[in-house]
Amino acid sequence: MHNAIFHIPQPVNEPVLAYAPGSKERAALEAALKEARSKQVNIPMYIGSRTVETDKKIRLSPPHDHQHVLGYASEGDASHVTEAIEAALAARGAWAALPWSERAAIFLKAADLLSGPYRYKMNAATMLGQSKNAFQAEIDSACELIDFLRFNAAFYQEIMEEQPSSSPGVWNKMEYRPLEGFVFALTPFNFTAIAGNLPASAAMMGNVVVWKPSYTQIYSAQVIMEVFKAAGLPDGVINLIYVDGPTAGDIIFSHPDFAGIHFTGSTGVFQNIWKTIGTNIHKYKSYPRIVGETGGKDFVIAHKSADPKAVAVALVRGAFEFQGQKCSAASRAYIPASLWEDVKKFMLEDLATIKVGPTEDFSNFVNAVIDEKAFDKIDAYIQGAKGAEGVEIIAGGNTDKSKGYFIEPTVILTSDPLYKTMQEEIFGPVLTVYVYEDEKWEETLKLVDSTSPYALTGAIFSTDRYAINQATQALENAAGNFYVNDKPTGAVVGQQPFGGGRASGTNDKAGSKLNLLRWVNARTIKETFVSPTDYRYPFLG
Ligand SMILES: NC(=O)c1ccc[n+]([C@@H]2O[C@H](COP(=O)([O-])OP(=O)(O)OC[C@H]3O[C@@H](n4cnc5c(N)ncnc54)[C@H](O)[C@@H]3O)[C@@H](O)[C@H]2O)c1
Ligand SMILES: N[C@@H](CCC=O)C(=O)O
Repeated sequence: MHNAIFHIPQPVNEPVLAYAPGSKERAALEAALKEARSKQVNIPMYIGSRTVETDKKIRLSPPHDHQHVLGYASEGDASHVTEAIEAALAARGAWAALPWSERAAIFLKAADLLSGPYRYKMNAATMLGQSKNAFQAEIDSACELIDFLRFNAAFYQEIMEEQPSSSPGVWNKMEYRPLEGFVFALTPFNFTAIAGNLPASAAMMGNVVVWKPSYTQIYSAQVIMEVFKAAGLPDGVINLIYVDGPTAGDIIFSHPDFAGIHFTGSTGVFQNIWKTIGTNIHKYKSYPRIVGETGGKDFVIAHKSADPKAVAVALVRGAFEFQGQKCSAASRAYIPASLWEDVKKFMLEDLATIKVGPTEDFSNFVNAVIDEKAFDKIDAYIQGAKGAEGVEIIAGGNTDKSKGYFIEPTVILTSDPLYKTMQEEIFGPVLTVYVYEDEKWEETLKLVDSTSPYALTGAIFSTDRYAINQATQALENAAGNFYVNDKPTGAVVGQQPFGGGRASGTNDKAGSKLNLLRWVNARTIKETFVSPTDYRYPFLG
């Protein structure tokens, strides 16, 4: 019972720490890395009030040093999926009945724990487990996750305040109940913040969750769970299991209480999940909410009026930060012939200064790709480009997986705008450039719009306002996040709500009210103060 209407503290974006040599934060992060390196952790699953260990172990290693062992996680099987669903459903009553502001308080506390005492442990886990450099870890596992938690709490309040109007004699109310059942959070390897946000956002809205992260993100997922527990998240609200995807899917998508999926990952996996849910639709008590943010083939198009240096920097950062393993990464570029020599020169100059190596050496801008499967897939695209007609590798092209999964930032130049690396998501440090004739600007806009099935992010560079406006209109449906004179990566919670259309997902905009609305099931309540006592219309006398 609350005897007042509470307000969530006004969120502001978490400041990004710089980790400059000699800074306090640099020393703290280096100490956390050393500590993590010095031991092997044993990571259990979390099911209800239990931490569950099994004999089957998943080995966890830094992608940039795959012989080193950071620890082992216990792998579960079908029985653990069933137990996690049961634990979630058992926790549902008390969790859904807790006042919304109490639930929000838990996640606000988690944000403060991440901002303070857990920041370096969290970032070190992301640097080691996913091979993100200090800056990329800071903007992801510290700032973005903190922002998701704080901004979502504020959006929750806005939702609760949205109430219908009432005629005289009547009071209409809207109640935002959690979904009836449990939510499945199925999360990707590449963003610790996304892995934390997908279960947390649904849970904050009163839902109970079964969370299955990618195996290559388990090392930082464990720290997220530690933070949620330290913040007071009750047992059974989020159940964290390490089970292979199809095994988990078989049980979850056949369960009558399956109420929704919060997914981020590849398009193929999401489309299969959608099909399975469709096939099983008669089995569920309610229509499950399907929220999925998936792949991208993100573009940068420069107009002849663009600043070539700005274009080159956007390409280098947009394509190669975190080894191009961002759904938003610039992976196809369209440059006018009159600018190409300058853009190329600036890009090659920058690339010549980029160092590739482990994350513990802070001077490495590019680190390792996530695992051997990813390495082999990206390498195949690069080797394929080496012999292809009309295609030339103008930077990088070398790969080495002997110690870590290292791939040089690679730039492919093609005369075929439909060459496969212009169309397919590679998810690695590979950028393909197509140079167009300046006068073919309008045709090129059409090409950008129609080349790939995805529509996640895209950027236009120009100093000509007519051209900017023209591109913004022509590419209206080509990107859910559209950038003018900026790289297509690095969306900030509360500033650029994130998500794409077409094959890139349901565009429910992570870190916004739109997303949270998918996790509530509204009930309208009408109360009439003085009930009618006569059925007749006035003219019936
Ligand atoms: N649009 C976005 O906001 C966004 C953000 C991050 C990543 N992504 C996309 O995610 C992909 C990279 O992440 P990933 O490699 O972890 O994706 P993925 O699709 O391989 O895996 C995502 C999750 O699904 C699980 N999974 C895989 N196959 C499954 C199956 N058959 N049944 C059930 N579960 C299954 C995985 O174990 C993991 O937990 C890229 O395509 C990237 O574009 C999109
Ligand atoms: N939101 C991130 C991308 C997340 C996908 O991997 C960005 O805007 O760069």
